[in-house]
Amino acid sequence: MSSPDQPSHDPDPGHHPDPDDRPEPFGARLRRAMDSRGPLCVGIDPHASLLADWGLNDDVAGLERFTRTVVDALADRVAVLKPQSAFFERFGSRGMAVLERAVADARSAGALVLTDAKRGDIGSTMAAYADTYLAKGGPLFSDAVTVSPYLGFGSLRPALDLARESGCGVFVLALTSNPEGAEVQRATTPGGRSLAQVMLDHMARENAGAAPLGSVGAVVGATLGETGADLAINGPLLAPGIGAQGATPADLPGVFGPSVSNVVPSVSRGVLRHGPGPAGLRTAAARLADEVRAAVSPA
Ligand SMILES: O=C(O)c1cc(=O)[nH]c(=O)n1[C@@H]1O[C@H](COP(=O)(O)O)[C@@H](O)[C@H]1O
Repeated sequence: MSSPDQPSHDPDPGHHPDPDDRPEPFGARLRRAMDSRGPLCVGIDPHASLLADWGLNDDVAGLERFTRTVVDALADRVAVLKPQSAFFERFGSRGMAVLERAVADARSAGALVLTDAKRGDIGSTMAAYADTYLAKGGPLFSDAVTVSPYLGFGSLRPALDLARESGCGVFVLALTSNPEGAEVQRATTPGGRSLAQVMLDHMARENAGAAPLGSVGAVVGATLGETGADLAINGPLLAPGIGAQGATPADLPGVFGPSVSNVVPSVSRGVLRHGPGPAGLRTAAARLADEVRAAVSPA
């Protein structure tokens, strides 16, 4: 098994052609990348404060330089890169052009790209979002995208269907890492289940029968402690909140219990603050990957 301190021996673990010419499902591609590169996701979140720390201006040129540095340093070794769309949208169309390029370059370098856009709208509008991120040839065609189910899980149907057709994944917010999320996500439905559990149960149905891993993931914060939720959705569990939000890899078993083997811990500032040198970024990612491995490996 290689780790983020070395390039993966497989130059392109995420993108193997299927002999039948059908796209290989995202869940299978992700499992392979997790096995060969370790399960870490590094977020590309070009905060204005990070641009300043890196000696860059808070402008499109600074954004471009920051993003290219992260992609060049890490796309050949971490399983997943997660650009946060908000930090690119902030710069308008020129920022979005930087994001488009980063998504394409990171995918060519072998990382799976999860574009963090947290889209959620009525189904007919959702279909347009799906075209953006999940249609082959779409401007931000990514391996996966984050979505919010809180307009009703069924509103996500156009994204779920297009993702399946394109061999892509969809990561659905379930229990978010921020403290404010609980008032919505932990509210109980008339059936007595939490709203988050209702969403997780939908995800489990989407992933039923998939092997080795379904392509519909849940987002569950690493900051939450024991959730009380049933996280056995047969899909990946994206766990943001490690680093700047206070969680550590050692928290993962307590949050995820027996589902910890499906966890993709996600870290943005906790890695990015070790730039601008590529070596610092790589060392930080490698150290985190080691800590994750130690925390989630069976004793
Ligand atoms: O979907 C996400 O990635 C996400 C979900 C969540 O519950 N909490 C959360 O922090 N995130 C994102 O994960 C990143 C966290 O960044 P750091 O706190 O710097 O590691 C940000 O881009 C957030 O938008």
